[in-house]
Formats: sequence, structure tokens, C-alpha cells
Amino acid sequence: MRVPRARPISPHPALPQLVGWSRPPIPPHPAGGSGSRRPGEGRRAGAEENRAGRCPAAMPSPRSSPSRRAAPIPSPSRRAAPIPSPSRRAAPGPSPSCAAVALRSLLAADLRFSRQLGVCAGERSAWGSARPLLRLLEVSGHGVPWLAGTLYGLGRSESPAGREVLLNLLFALVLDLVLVAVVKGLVRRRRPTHNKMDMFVTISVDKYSFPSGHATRAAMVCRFVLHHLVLAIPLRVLVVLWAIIVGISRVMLGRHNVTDVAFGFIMGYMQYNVVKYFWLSPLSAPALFAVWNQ
Ligand SMILES: CC(C)=CCC/C(C)=C/CC/C(C)=C/CC/C(C)=C/COP(=O)(O)O
Repeated sequence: MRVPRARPISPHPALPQLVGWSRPPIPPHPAGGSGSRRPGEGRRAGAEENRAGRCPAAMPSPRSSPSRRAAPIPSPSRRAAPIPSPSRRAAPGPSPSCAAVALRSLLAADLRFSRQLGVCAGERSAWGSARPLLRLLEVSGHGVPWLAGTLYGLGRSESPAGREVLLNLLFALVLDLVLVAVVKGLVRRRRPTHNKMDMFVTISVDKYSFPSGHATRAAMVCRFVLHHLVLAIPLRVLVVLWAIIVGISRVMLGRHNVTDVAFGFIMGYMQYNVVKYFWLSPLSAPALFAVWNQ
């Protein structure tokens, strides 16, 4: 008796749409299928995966699974290829763990929630009239004004202590740009579909959204300023509020999902630890400071 060969199980086909990650298209099925699944097939495949999976939360409910299994498969070529029963499946392939299922649910909720919060994503959005104000906030957290301002300050500064702080701020800003570009390039999460790509000066990886560069910069600069500038309490509160509002405005503008901003805040907060660890001073980098002190 010929035992049908088990087909490898691919990850959930709706995953790229759920999480917004770039992924190459699914190659055509060797049996002659179109390669892309039809509506409903994804759910069936997902249920199959879940049956084989390790996470009890991913198992289909007894009420829903028989009807899904009974649903006709529209493509004749697909009908010809028998779906192996769990008992015959030799190598079940990758199955979603509880963590993967939880992550998918979180990311799906993230996309839904972020779309709802994107109330300034366009001029015609619910709060479209506030968009110019939020775009002003966008500029306030952008890399160019921060780099330009820091370089200008460095050029004008006459105190060694001021120069030291500004030099380290410059290092922090460049470090932030590099780290964000690396993570964006590795993760390659697309920006929300409702985002208008009308951002002020971007680099190539800025087509990706994870993490939010504005959130990393806002969190890092906020910690930097609070540590190195002597400010009155109301001003300190303002700096913290600015960082939080810059982050929230990224989601409202439709530039990011909530998780991009949340991770960006955490990453920016930790980046400051790196800056603190590698703090540039006349002792640790004498050559650098000798340039100015001549
Ligand atoms: C200003 C000076 C002196 C030099 C500029 C050098 C330069 C061109 C640096 C690049 C700055 C830049 C384009 C930063 C990107 C900022 C940005 C669009 C981040 C994306 O933020 P996100 O929150 O949407 O991820």
C-alpha cells in the first residue's frame, strides 16, 4: 500500500499580514496549485498546524473544527493531494509553541489597536486637523535637528565641561542612528498600511517601522538631558512629557504600531547605558579632546 508522503507544514500563511513583516511569496505547490492560498484555506491550514502543535491554547474548539474540516477544498489539484491524518504524519514540521501563538495574538492585536489609534494618519482622518501639530513634534524628535543642534553647540561651546557633554550627545545620536538602522534592517517590519510616506528626511531603512527611531531618540535624549543638564523640576517634567508625546504621536500619525514605539522606548532607555559606559572624557579619549583644547 502506498503511504502518501507527508507535506511539510508551512507557518501560518496570514502571518505576514498579521504582523506586518516582509516575507517572500509562498512558492507554487509542486502539485500544480496557484501557490497562494484561497480564502478559508489559511484557517484550515492553521487548524491543522494547531492540532499538531504543542500549545493547547492553539487547538481548535470542538464546535468549530468539524465544520472547518468539512468545508470543500475548491481547487481540484488540491483535492487530489490527500491531507495526511495526524497519525500518519511522519515529521510534523515546525509547530507553533505557546510563545509563538501568544506572540501572534499580541501582534494581531497590536495592528488592530494601532490602526484605531492612527487618528491623524491623514488630513481626512478623525483628528486630521491635528496632523500639522503632530508633524511639528515629529521634527522635534528627528535626527537632523538634533545632530545639527549638537554640532552647532560643539562649535560654539567655550567650556571644556560643555564640550564633553555635547561630544557625548553627538556620540549618543550617531549610536542611536546606527543601532536603529541595524534593527530595522534585520526585522524589516513594514510600516502600517495607513501611513502616508511623507516623512521629513529619511534613510533607506526608514521604510521599516520596528523600532521607532523617534521613540529610541526621545527616550535616550530624555535620560541624557535629565542626567547632564541642571534643570528646574517643571522643565524636567516637560522633557519627560515631550518624550512620551513624541512616542504616542508616532502611532497617531500612523507611522508606527504600538509595539514599535514601546520597544523603541526600551531600546532608547538602554542605549543611554551604553553611552554612560563608553563616556568620552579627556581621560578616556585624550586625543579627541586635544583637538579642541589646542
Ligand atoms: C544635520 C547634520 C549635521 C547632518 C545630518 C546627517 C544626516 C543626513 C543624518 C541622517 C539623519 C536622519 C535621516 C535620521 C533619520 C530620522 C528618521 C526619519 C527616523 C525615523 O524615525 P521613525 O520614528 O519613523 O522610525
